[in-house]
Amino acid sequence: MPDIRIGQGFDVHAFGDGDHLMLGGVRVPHVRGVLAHSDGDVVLHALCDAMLGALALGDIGKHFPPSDPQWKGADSRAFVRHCNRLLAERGWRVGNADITVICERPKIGPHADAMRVNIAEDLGIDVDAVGVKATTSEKLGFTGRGEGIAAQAACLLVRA
Ligand SMILES: Nc1ccn([C@@H]2O[C@H](COP(=O)(O)O)[C@@H](O)[C@H]2O)c(=O)n1
Ligand SMILES: C[C@@]1(CO)OP(=O)(O)OP(=O)(O)OC[C@H]1O
Repeated sequence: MPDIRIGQGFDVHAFGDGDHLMLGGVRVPHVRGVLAHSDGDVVLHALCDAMLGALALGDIGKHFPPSDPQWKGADSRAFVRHCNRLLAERGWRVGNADITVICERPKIGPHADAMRVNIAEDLGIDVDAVGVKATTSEKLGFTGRGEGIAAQAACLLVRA
């Protein structure tokens, strides 16, 4: 068994009615909300899939099925903490994680450090080991048309 593992994740949510988005556990004011079973936090969902994928443990929908009413409106930080426990039980921890949010609006930059703090806290790692950044898609595609928001994540696991 190698001493490092790599994982990647991707998530999308369509915009819907609402006045804020939950992103990296931060309440970001916006002219839309998202359609989702949980709080619809694409940043944390992509991160969970990266963590699970690194150990081939399936995906977020396997661990927190959208058909299960207990996850309705759920705080996605609880998903991250659960995934982190699964890694710890197997002798792994996140070495570093890097996340990219893709949307035209809202601007992510002003909120990125608060997201990094939340994620580092939930993973029990240094904030310098968590990157959160953003890009538009130059007005192309569903994000460019302002129909939704996407995030991708990568993480490296190291032996705990
Ligand atoms: N939702 C977003 C999108 C982008 N940013 C920041 O703007 C920079 C330029 O974005 P481009 O897509 O034009 O390359 C990007 O590097 C981010 O710093 C943002 O904060 N929120
Ligand atoms: C997070 C879960 C929880 O039921 O539901 P959603 O909030 O709809 O989010 P999605 O990214 O579609 O992942 C599936 C589910 O695990």
